[in-house]
Amino acid sequence: MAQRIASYGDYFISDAFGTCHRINSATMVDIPAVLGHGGTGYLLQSEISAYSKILGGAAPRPIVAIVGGTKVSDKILLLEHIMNKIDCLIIGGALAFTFLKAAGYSIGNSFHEAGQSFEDKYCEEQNIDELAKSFLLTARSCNVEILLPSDHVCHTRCEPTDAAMITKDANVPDSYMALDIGPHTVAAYKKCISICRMAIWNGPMGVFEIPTYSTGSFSIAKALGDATQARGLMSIIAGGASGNAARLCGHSCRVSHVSSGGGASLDLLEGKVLPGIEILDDKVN
Ligand SMILES: Nc1ncnc2c1ncn2[C@@H]1O[C@H](COP(=O)(O)OP(=O)(O)OP(=O)(O)O)[C@@H](O)[C@H]1O
Ligand SMILES: O=C(O)[C@H](O)COP(=O)(O)O
Repeated sequence: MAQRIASYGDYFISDAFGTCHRINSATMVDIPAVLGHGGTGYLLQSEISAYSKILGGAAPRPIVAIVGGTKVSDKILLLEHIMNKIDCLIIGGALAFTFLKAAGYSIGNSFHEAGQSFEDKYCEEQNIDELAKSFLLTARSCNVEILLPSDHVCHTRCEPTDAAMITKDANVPDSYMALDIGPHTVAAYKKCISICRMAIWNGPMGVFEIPTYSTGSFSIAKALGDATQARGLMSIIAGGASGNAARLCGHSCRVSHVSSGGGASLDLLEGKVLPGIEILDDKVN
């Protein structure tokens, strides 16, 4: 396919930082390989120069990674690799339900990938439940503190309501779906952020596009903005949806960097060279 697409042009300019970590990408890696060259676009240049500043020196500890959103199988593999680079891991959004299920909680009709199998980037068959369980054990052995939601904002359908239900613990009742983190969870997550010196956030805490379920994500964005302004927290908001959530509530301009790529940023934090950048010949430093 790369051969065919490459035949339509003479130059390749890459501007998709968000997919630069994808190793099997025909667009990001194979087209410049076929053409024998590749250049960086403006967005990619600004991401590379922001990250060279942020990750150029020793990262200040403690570091918290805050992850949410929906891409469970994607994120779980990336997170395993940064275990020895972080001190705390805050999990929210739909991602939390695969882990809560693995830990024995009831999750009602919440979005999750539990019970599913998928192929990882090396084309090996992985079972998400096993992966979630072993992930929690790995975190414990690396002394990474894991924070999972202790309450949720729920409804029977993913739609606006004035009557959302807040659970009293981490269990989600049958026929309900959890659509945002609850108030106790927000307080615990803010407390964790308040003791860290670096924070990277990828993936919203709830369905922030619907105002009823936006409080969790907006509170995280505010906590990151406040800590950055007040005491110089090194803060990164990474990923299209998380960036949009921070922009919607007005805190995106108060953090150190808003990046267009969530997975790509986690890979950079791990210290990896991203395949979609490595293949280019005019990378900026
Ligand atoms: N509890 C939940 N149930 C269902 N969907 C959720 C839940 N929490 C978050 N989401 C959804 O997750 C989506 C974003 O997930 P994703 O993993 O794509 O985030 P991202 O990495 O920041 O975004 P992008 O892929 O755009 O870079 C949002 O549209 C949000 O509505
Ligand atoms: O590769 C992808 O799935 C997206 O374009 C980037 O998504 P992420 O920000 O969730 O990694």
